[in-house]
Amino acid sequence: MRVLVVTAVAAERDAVAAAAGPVDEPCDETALPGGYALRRAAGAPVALDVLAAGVGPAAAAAGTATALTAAALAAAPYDLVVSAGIGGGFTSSGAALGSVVVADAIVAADLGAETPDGFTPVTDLGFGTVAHRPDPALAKAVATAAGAALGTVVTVSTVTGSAARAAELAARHPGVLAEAMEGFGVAEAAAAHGVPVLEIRTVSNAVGPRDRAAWRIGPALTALTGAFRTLPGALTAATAPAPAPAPAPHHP
Ligand SMILES: O=C(O)c1cccc(C(=O)CC[C@H]2O[C@@H](n3cnc4c(=O)[nH]cnc43)[C@H](O)[C@@H]2O)c1
Repeated sequence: MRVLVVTAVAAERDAVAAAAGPVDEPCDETALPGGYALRRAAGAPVALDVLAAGVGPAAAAAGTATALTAAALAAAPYDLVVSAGIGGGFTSSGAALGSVVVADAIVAADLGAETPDGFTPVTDLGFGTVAHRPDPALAKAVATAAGAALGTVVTVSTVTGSAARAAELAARHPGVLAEAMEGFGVAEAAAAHGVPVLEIRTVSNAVGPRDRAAWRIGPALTALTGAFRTLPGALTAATAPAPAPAPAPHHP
């Protein structure tokens, strides 16, 4: 099974790659058209390629689509795409610092129009998509293996910086667990290629009033490595063919 993992920055990419082996072990680096670097952990039943595509949904979509196209043209298509990295946690739903979140919905939270009545998603204007829903059984299996919470992860182009905005997002997306900047872009590219998608985030900060000094990036990156150590086993179990039914007893 070939899995493409898309992060925003190199520190996240390296945290994911570290799950495949010791960090001081040499890793293959492949430059994709567009100049993005992939690190491969090949040869295992679940082979991960990890790409740092840049911050924000547009960079994420461009990098993901480029990698998926290159793989398809090389006759080695991916079976799954995972958007991964650190993210903000909604304290209202209990997403604690250092915890792991797996998305059951990947939602574009600011793709729409401002109206006198508030925010209107593009779908209410009659076009586009604002949500991708990963395969529920797969998302649940991956979350269980990682000890993660399962719920909505919103994608924003502007990091939330106030309690008012955090409350508005939580009201519009009941039960939302985390906020990040790439998941929806990755999911759009995966959908265009007909490849399943997941999003895995580890919480580095609380969504709300901006306090960069309070971000706990190190523990979140360590948690990201831990989550990806559990991914191959979860994928292998979740995608294994169901055992054949026992043959009916033969009565002469
Ligand atoms: O400064 C560092 O060492 C460092 C190491 C790893 C990652 C970073 C980032 O700043 C990554 C930006 C990335 O993180 C996501 N993120 C994290 N918290 C939030 C949030 O509260 N709201 C939205 N996005 C968040 C996001 O996906 C960014 O791409 C720095």
